[in-house]
Amino acid sequence: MSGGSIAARGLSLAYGGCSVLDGAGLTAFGGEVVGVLGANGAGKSTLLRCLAGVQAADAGQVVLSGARVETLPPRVRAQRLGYLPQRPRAEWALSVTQVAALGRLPHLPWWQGSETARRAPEVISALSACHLEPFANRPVDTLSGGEFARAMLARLLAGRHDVVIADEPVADLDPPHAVDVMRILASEAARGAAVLVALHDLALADRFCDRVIVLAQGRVIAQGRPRAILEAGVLARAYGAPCSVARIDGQLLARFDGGTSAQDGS
Ligand SMILES: Nc1ncnc2c1ncn2[C@@H]1O[C@H](COP(=O)(O)OP(=O)(O)OP(=O)(O)O)[C@@H](O)[C@H]1O
Repeated sequence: MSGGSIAARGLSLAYGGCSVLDGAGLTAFGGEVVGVLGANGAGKSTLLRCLAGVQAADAGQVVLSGARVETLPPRVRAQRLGYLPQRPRAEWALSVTQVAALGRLPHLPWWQGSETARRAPEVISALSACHLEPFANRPVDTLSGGEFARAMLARLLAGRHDVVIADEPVADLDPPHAVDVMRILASEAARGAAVLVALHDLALADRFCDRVIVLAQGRVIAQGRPRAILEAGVLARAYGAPCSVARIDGQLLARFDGGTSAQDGS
C-alpha cells in the first residue's frame, strides 16, 4: 500500500462574516473510504476544496501525507492528490480518452505529451473500470450526464493518487452505476489510497464507507463507523428533520419526516 493520508485541523472559513467552516477537522488514512455527509449547505464541498488545496481556509491546516499542502509544488500535489469537484466541467470538446489521459499528465515528463498519456495502462484501465470503452472516441460534450460523470471519474482514477477526494461522484448516476463507482472507490482504498467521498446516499455510505464524518453548519458533529453513526439522533441533527432508521436485510433505510428516503443502490 502507498500509505497516503490527509488531515485537516481546525479549518475555518467565512464568506462576508457568515461562517461556512467552523473549526472542522478530519483525517483519512491510506486504505480507507471515508464518507463526508451532511445537509445541503453544511460545508462538505467547501471542506473538500480546502483539503484539495483549491481553496484557502481563513484558519487551520491541511496536511497531505505528512506535508503541509501549501508547501508542496503544484506538480507534486497533483501527483499525490486527485480531486473530483461536485460539478466538473469540460472546457473543450475533448474525447473521453483525452479527458481520462489528463489524469496522467502530472506523472509524465514535459517532453512526453498527451499522446503518451492516452496510451498509458492507467488510462486504459480507468476507462474500462468506468465502462467507457464504447465512448472512448466520443467528444465529452456529447455524453449524457452520467456518462460525463464517469469520464471525469476515469480522469481521477488515471492519476493513481495516494489521496482521492470525490465530491458527490454518484449524484448523476443510475443505481447500478452508483454502486460500481463506490466499488471503484473501495478498490482505490484497497490499493492503498486514502479516499474521501461526499455523499447524500446514506445506504451507499453505510455499505461502502469504512468511516463517516457528519458535518452540520461547518462543524463535524459525529464521526466513526457507519453502523455507529448512521442512527436516528445523529441524522435528525444533521439534516434538521425527524428521522427513523431501520436496517432491512442489512440495507440502511433512513426515513425522514415528510417523505421516505429509501436509499437506493444496495
Ligand atoms: N462563494 C460563496 N459565497 C458565499 N457563500 C458561499 C460561497 N460558496 C459557498 N457558500 C455557502 O457556503 C455554504 C456551504 O456550501 P457547500 O457548497 O460547502 O455546502 P455542501 O455541504 O457541499 O452542500 P450541498 O450538499 O448542497 O452540495 C452554503 O451555505 C453556501 O451557500
